Amino acid sequence: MSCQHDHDEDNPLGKPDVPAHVQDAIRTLIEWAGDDPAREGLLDTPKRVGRAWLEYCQGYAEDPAIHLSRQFEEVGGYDELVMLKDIPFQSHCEHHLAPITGKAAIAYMPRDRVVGISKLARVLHGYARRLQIQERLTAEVAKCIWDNLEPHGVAVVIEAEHGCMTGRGVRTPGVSMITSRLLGCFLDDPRSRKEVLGLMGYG
Ligand SMILES: Nc1nc2c(ncn2[C@@H]2O[C@H](COP(=O)(O)OP(=O)(O)OP(=O)(O)O)[C@@H](O)[C@H]2O)c(=O)[nH]1
Ligand SMILES: [Zn+2]
Repeated sequence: MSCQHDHDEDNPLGKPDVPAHVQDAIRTLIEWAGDDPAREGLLDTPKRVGRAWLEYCQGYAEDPAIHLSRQFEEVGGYDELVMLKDIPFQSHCEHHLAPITGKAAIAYMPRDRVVGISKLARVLHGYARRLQIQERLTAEVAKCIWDNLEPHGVAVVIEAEHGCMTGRGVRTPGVSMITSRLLGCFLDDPRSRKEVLGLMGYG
């Protein structure tokens, strides 16, 4: 398929280029779905879709561990758990490329170092902006914090709705999938586990 429909060649906003073969692939998909990629409203769609997928999959361009490299050793004697909850995120499932939309709760029990709290959300997005299954996303976020902060414990719980279950297939909206990964004290010590899950709202 040719690329004769390049309309925004001036690209005044400096948006990323979408290579011809990527645009061709998107035109093929549009055609296969039953529409005409040459009709007016779809002319720029291959470029938009290419750029949208660059954004959805931005995580491939980064190592999320980088967000945990700035650590603070002075924690003023604070030795209780630290948690960020209700962090909204979007990912895409590796089976259907459909959106996974949900929220995460991330907690850790510091040993002697903490990170800026926004960094936990950055780690989540770094792994979410890839093609994922929810189980792996949950495990990757937990492992990244465990490996880089070496805390006493890490707990990650993710609750999400899968577009591949709502807009297609079984077509069952309103269903959430819940996954968890508990490491260290949150796995081994029943009291810590109860506390963290309770604070997350799963007690
Ligand atoms: N465990 C897990 N399954 C997922 C996730 N995202 C999507 N799935 C499931 O992956 C499965 C893929 O099953 P297949 O039978 O290969 O694909 P399919 O024919 O499109 O399946 P249906 O969705 O049931 O129509 C489906 O059951 C999806 O619901 C995820 O993050 N974790
Ligand atoms: Zn899916």
